Amino acid sequence: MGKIFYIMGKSASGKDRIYSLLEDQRELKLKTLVLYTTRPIRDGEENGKNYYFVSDEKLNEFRKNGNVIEERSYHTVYGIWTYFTADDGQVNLTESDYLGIGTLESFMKLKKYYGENAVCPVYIQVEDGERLSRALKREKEQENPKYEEMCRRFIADQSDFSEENIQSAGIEKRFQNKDLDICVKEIVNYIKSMQ
Ligand SMILES: Nc1ncnc2c1ncn2[C@@H]1O[C@H](COP(=O)(O)OP(=O)(O)OP(=O)(O)O)[C@@H](O)[C@H]1O
Repeated sequence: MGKIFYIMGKSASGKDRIYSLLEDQRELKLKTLVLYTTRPIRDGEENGKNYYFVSDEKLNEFRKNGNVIEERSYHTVYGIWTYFTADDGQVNLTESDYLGIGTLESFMKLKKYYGENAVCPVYIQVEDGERLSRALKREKEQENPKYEEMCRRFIADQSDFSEENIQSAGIEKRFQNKDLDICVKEIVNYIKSMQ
């Protein structure tokens, strides 16, 4: 039976970078579980790669058809942004393993939907000061930096990813993203050990 390797971590912990590097590891034969979001696309992002960028109308259509596995909405300084996982026929666990990104809450909902053993957590950790520096650097490189939103997420993450929440999600293993290459190597070894 296939597994969904599910990357989680606070903002700017390196989830997107790690996801791309794992996608490049052909020997793992991972297909991607692409999330949906109603947030605007950022510079350098590609529709259908990290997310499917959709309108609120499209989200409502998925809801109406009962195809939303999990969804979370954030009241950002730019309005409400919803991120969601849809059962749109992407996942076939009799055929493949998958790579996904999400939150602790979505991880728990996916476990409920696909089965406890089908979803394996890959929790990424970075020291807070370093993570904030990376977030600021990334934001500065954007055409329209959203500093207020960056700060809101940094603060929200402290409670969303509290030690209590990490433990109650059943996450035992953590991957430190200090050196990206070393971190990816450790995750590759973990995935291989679970396949
Ligand atoms: N080990 C590392 N050393 C230095 N910079 C890194 C490292 N890993 C990632 N970065 C950089 O840190 C920034 C944040 O990484 P990334 O966008 O992948 O994080 P994320 O967890 O997906 O963030 P978000 O949840 O906010 O979208 C990026 O600019 C990325 O290139």
